[in-house]
Amino acid sequence: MIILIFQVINHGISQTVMDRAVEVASDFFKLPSETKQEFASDDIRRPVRYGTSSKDGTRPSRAFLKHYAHPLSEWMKYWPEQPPTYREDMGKISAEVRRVALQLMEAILEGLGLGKDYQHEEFERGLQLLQVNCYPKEPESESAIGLAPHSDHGFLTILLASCPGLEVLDRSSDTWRVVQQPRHALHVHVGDYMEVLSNGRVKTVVHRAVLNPGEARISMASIHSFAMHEKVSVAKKLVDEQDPEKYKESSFSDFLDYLMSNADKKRMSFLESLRI
Ligand SMILES: O=C(O)CCC(=O)C(=O)O
Ligand SMILES: [Fe+2]
Repeated sequence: MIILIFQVINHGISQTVMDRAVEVASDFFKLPSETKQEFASDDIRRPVRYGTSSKDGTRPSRAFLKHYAHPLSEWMKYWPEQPPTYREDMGKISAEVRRVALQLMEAILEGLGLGKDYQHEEFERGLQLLQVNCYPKEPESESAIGLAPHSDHGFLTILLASCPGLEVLDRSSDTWRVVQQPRHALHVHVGDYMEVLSNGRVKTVVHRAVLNPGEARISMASIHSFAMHEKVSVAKKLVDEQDPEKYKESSFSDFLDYLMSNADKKRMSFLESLRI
């Protein structure tokens, strides 16, 4: 079993681009509620979506803004126009992070023995979903979860955060490990589609976010997968008699359908629903 959680430092993204993205995200969440509510929707197929979640039903534990980021020319027109530099600053970081994601993907595919150009076209025209999160400072004497345990649906998630708060599940000891987030580092982990493509050799990473006692926290998760209707399936080279195909094929659109049909049940994760 391969665990893929790591951090990249020599990624070539300037500190200014990273800082501006975090800053503009933080400024977005400081906007008046009415401005943010314009983006509020329960329709998960909307190109931009704002929302908040709360653990105790009163105090929000997380606010989020989700939108697509690739191709930029197609999606940027839906992005917030406030703060005034939102589109420019988020556009820059999105394009840079995507470049890093494609490079990492090639290395991972090579490591799996599939060759770096495996499904190259599909990755090139793949989706990039940006999930921008804002967590309040942890209330005194109360340790609190900002985002419940989950795995991401895509192949690869690249995460940038203003301070620590991310924890990943260590499957061998069933304990949560705190992820250090040095200033210039990008945190990388794999999602459900990497487990599918690798026929289970690589495991999806279960993670959560806890509130930081010292300060409010901004995180930006960039999730990379294939285009909306492109099916992700097990790589045939990784299937043989000992290792039969373990997952059904599915697309991002199937994932959205699953979320909608399963909105209040949440008994089974999407990945579990794909197991053969
Ligand atoms: O805020 C974090 O550290 C994690 C965010 C995350 O897991 C997500 O947006 O999917
Ligand atoms: Fe996540």
